[in-house]
Amino acid sequence: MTHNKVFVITGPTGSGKTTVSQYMKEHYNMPQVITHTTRSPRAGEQDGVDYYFETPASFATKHYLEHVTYSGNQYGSSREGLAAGWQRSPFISIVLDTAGAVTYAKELGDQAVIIYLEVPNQQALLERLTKRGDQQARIERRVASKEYLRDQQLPVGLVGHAQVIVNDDWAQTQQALDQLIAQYQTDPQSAN
Ligand SMILES: Nc1nc2c(ncn2[C@@H]2O[C@H](COP(=O)(O)OP(=O)(O)O)[C@@H](O)[C@H]2O)c(=O)[nH]1
Ligand SMILES: Nc1ncnc2c1ncn2[C@@H]1O[C@H](COP(=O)(O)OP(=O)(O)O)[C@@H](O)[C@H]1O
Repeated sequence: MTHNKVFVITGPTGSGKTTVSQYMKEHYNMPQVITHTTRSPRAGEQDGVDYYFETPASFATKHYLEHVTYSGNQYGSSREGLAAGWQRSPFISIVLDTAGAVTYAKELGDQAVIIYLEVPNQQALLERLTKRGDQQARIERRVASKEYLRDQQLPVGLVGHAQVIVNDDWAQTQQALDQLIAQYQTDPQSAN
């Protein structure tokens, strides 16, 4: 019986997915599964750390557990990526859009612990993106994408499966994460 879990962090752009994944890495030594994308790197992003940055041609050569188009770019994750993570630790994390999270819930069942992040104040979320350094044109394009609008709401397929965390105040988010992870550390079979 395996106790391996993948914490799937999902939610709209700017909701704090990367921040949460980083927190889990730093405080709980959870390896992050690196996914593949055709989008170009943002300032400071590194190949093999933030993503495997691909061309459309190189993206097409990989085989994926699931892949999506998000705001005009392709993203995908593989079973090999999960296996490599689980070789290092029983608890790993991955950042996915909500379509990917639904696929993980279906394919992996209880092995996938889904965390849906939301920031109810839209203006605050946009300010976070500007502060993060995203170019204005990119923000506008992203916010206008149908995927962004879709990810504002927990998908029906995740209702009852996802832990919803409102990421307004970071201290509260951290507390919610600590409580969730503690459940799995004491009894990995119990939670969900
Ligand atoms: N389904 C799926 N979504 C992914 C994958 N990699 C990244 N994403 C999601 O793609 C969306 C766009 O990511 P990105 O361009 O980095 O912008 P972000 O939303 O600001 O993190 C986010 O919702 C990511 O969680 C993947 O392999 N599969
Ligand atoms: N609770 C919070 N309060 C204020 N700023 C936050 C909070 N959580 C994340 N941020 C900031 O908001 C921005 C977007 O977060 P990020 O983790 O990059 O989101 P995502 O990966 O979902 O797009 C980052 O600059 C991050 O530092």
